[in-house]
Amino acid sequence: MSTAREPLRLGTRKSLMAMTQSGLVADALSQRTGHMVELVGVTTQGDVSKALLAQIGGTGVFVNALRDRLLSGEVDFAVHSLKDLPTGPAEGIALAAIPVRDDPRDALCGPCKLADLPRGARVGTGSPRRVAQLRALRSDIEVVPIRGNADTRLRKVADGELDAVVLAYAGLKRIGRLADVAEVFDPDQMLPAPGQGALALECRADRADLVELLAAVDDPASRAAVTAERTVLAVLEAGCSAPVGTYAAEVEQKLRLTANVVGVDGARQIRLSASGHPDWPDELGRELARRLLDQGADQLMGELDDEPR
Ligand SMILES: NCc1[nH]cc(CCC(=O)O)c1CC(=O)O
Repeated sequence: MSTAREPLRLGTRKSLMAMTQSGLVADALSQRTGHMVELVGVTTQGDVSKALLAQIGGTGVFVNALRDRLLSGEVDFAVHSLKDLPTGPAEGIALAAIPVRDDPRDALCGPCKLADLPRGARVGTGSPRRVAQLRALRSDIEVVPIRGNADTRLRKVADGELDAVVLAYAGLKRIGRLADVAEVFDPDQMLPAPGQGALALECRADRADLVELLAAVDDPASRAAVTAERTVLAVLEAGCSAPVGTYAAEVEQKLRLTANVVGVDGARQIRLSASGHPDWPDELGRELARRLLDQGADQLMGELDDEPR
C-alpha cells in the first residue's frame, strides 16, 4: 500500500510522446490527490522491434509490458494512449480513469494543405484507416506505408523522401511539433481512430484503493465518448489497424456518434451517425455497429484481408 509519503509509481513507455503525456497525468493527479508520482520507464515489444509490430499486427504490443509490470506490482498504475489499447477486457486489470480527451483529429504535416499538394504527391501513413480516407479525398496521391515514431515520420518530409505525412494532432502537440501541421482534418473529411487523443490509466483490479484514487482524473464525458467509439470497433471485431473511423461527442446533452468503414481504394464507404443517452454509450456503439454490418461493413473490411499489409 502506498502512503502519502511514498510516491505512486507510474509505468510509462519511454518515447517523448509517452513521457510527456505521462508527466501531464502525474501532475494532474498530484494536484488533485496530493500524492507524489514517480515515472518508471518501461520498454515494450513495440518499441524494440518494428518488424515484430508488422508481423503481429500491432494490437497490444505497446500495452502488454506495462500490464505485466502492474500485475507483478513493480508499478502502481500505467498510462497508455487509449487508441493503442485492445478493445477486449484484460484479466486482473482495471481501466481506472480516462482523463479529459485532447483533440481527437488527424493532421497533415507538410508544405501545404492536401488539396494544394501536386498531382501524384507522396503521402506517408501506416494506418489502413488513414490510407482509405486519404484516397477518398484525393484519388491521385500515392500513399506510402511508413512506420516509426512521429519524429522519424516527420523527418521523411524534411528530407524530401515524402511530400507529407498524416499523424494524430494530439500526439504532435505532446511532442511540440504543431508548427509542422499544415491542415487539421475535420471529422467530416477524416474520421479519427476510436479513442484517438484520449489517455487511459490502468491499475490492478484488486487494488480498490488505487481504483478510487485514480478516479480523481477521470472525465465522464470523455469516457462516454470513447466507450461508444471503442464499442463500434469491438463489435466490428476490427483491430487497431482496421479501416474504421469514429467520432463521438456530447451535443446538447446527447451523445452523438459517427462511424465509417472505408474500402481500401477509398472509392466506397459506409458512414452512419446516431445519437443516444450519454449514460449508455455501449448501447449506442453496438447499435451503430449493427447498422454498419447490415449495410455491408464486413464485406468492405474483408476485402482488406487480400491486400498486403
Ligand atoms: N499508434 C501510435 C499512436 N498512438 C497514439 C498516437 C497519437 C496520440 C493519441 O491518439 O492519443 C499515436 C501516433 C499517431 O497516430 O500519430
